Amino acid sequence: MDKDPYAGTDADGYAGIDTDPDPDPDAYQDRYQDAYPNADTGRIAPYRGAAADAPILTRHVALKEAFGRFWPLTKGDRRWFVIVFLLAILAAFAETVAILLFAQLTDNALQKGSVSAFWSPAGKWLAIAVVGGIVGYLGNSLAAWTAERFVMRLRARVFDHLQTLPPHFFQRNRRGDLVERLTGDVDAIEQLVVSGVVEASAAVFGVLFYAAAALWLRWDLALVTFILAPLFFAATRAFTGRLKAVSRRARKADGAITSVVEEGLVNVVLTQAYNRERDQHQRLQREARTSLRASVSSARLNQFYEELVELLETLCVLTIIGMGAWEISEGRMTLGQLLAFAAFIGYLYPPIRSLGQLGLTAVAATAGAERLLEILDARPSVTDPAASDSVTVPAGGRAVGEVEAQGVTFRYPGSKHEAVHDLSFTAVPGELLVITGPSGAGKSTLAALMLRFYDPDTGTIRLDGEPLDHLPLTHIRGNVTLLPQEVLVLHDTIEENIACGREHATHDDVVRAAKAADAHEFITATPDGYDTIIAPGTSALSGGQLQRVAIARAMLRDAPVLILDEPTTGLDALAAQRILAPLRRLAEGRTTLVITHHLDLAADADRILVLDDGRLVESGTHTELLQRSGLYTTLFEAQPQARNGAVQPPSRTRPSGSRWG
Ligand SMILES: Nc1ncnc2c1ncn2[C@@H]1O[C@H](COP(=O)(O)OP(=O)(O)OP(=O)(O)O)[C@@H](O)[C@H]1O
Repeated sequence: MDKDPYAGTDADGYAGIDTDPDPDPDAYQDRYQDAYPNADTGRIAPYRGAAADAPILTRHVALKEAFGRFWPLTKGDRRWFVIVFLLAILAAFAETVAILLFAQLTDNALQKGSVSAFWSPAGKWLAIAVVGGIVGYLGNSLAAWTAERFVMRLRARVFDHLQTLPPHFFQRNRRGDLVERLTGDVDAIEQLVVSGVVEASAAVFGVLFYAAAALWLRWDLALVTFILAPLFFAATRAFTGRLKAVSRRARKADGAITSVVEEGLVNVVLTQAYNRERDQHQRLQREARTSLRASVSSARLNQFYEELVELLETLCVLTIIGMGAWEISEGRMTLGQLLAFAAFIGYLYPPIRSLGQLGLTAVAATAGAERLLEILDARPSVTDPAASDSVTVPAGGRAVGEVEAQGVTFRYPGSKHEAVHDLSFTAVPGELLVITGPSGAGKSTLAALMLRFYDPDTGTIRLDGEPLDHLPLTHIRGNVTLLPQEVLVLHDTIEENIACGREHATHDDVVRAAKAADAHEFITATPDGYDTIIAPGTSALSGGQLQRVAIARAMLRDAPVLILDEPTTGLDALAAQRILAPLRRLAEGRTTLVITHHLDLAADADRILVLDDGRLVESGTHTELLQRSGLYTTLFEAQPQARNGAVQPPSRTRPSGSRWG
């Protein structure tokens, strides 16, 4: 069973965040079947990470579970909670003493008209007010600090987990919605776990003190008013369910808005080019209307609750005044006592009210908790091997680069169709394999398997003779470099975009790599040279230039195994020719797999593997395959001549001393 890498981790208060809440394999299978009603689940082993590949499933989470799952993140800060509690007790105590002093002032100074009786209680009251102010300030500052630390930790926790999830997860879940979960929902949980606990404890202490003081003043009157207290809780209960439903809708709508905005920004060029501004506007309006309806419903429910509670309060105060008037007329109570009693009861309501309100906040927060747990419960499709299976490799150790695939079969989770079927091949350092085949043949899937984004269903892929699932993921990914179809661009300088290939790369390393990738010339021609900022989607560089930046990055990375996924896709024939020389330099001495439709490098290949419908149908050199007149010949002849290797790049493009030179 795959284990979450953080499960059981003690550091930073991660311990106890249970990422394995659903240990019953049948329950898991049910959830999976819900997501993929047509899938042949008989073949899907529980806990193999399929959950990460399913669309996010909505699971209703009870308040207790939500609290229990996130409370462990407060570890390390709980001593501050205790201090906040103590300060809350002190604040409630100061308030109680102040009210008693007020009663004393009313009876001794006001009713008797005695100025001399004023000074002593007034001085004490002032001192208590100063202490109360300091205590309140310290308590609230400390509470805010602990709350923000919790938010920081929770966000990091969810973000770290997101980064372990497979590419599939991000295809199925909208990025904007995930962003919203990392921001809005994280804040909502903070309201439940930290602010909620702090406010609840302050309210509980308030209730205890004021109730005790009211009982001490007149226990019989106090009991009568307490009888009315359950009305507040009844009112809260009546609203809980409805508010939760509305909050869930609001959180979802916020996620949808962020998604539309995020997608709009990413695709802004396409939007303008296709005059789709109006459509984008309407998409946003649609989501905004849903959000508006949910927010207004939520505000209306909250307001209705507020008004109802105020009515209940008025009922209680009138009851006290009525009874107090009778008591005074009978001579059993002084005016000061009545005022103090009314004040205690008056002070009692806000904390009772805030407890009720907190109940609603907590319920609303569970909607956020549901959305975050949906991410945390998605399992990575692969994890590091268990210690017993793991092969010991030195940290940062360099592999030789021998690759072997043996009988590899793989089907994407939820798909009935095998993307790769019984595939076997080997490749050794210095060898160049071209993997080609029609669209959908399984070429990119092979790249994903080589990097262990997924594990094969059957068969094994080995690096230097060791099965990938026995090697640490960092070792695999440190030794297998992928140049994906789409160049990965960070919103940063060109220098940083190259330097991210290796830790601690110096400027000289970057320049050397850029020169080897034939990129130095155009980089220095840009206005800010290596400091020119490039951004995903709107880069100032052409496709071919970006490809050369990616090659420079890979040069710097210097991994023994190189996978080039359609390195010339999207480039015209001339631009493609321009990157062949740096690609050859990059491939030199490494185990290189070039996945491609375009057979620009075909004549260079030591071997060509031809895939069709996930199966290896032909294998051999360019010349051998052409003699067979099979699928390869068909694919080759379908290419424009400039791209099919028939027009060989002039030998000057080959580096001297190269195997291909
Ligand atoms: N994320 C996915 N989920 C389910 N099926 C997928 C997924 N990605 C690819 N497939 C399926 O797996 C098969 C192989 O896809 P793959 O992307 O590996 O093909 P390819 O040979 O690289 O295609 P192309 O040349 O068009 O890039 C296809 O049938 C495809 O529909």
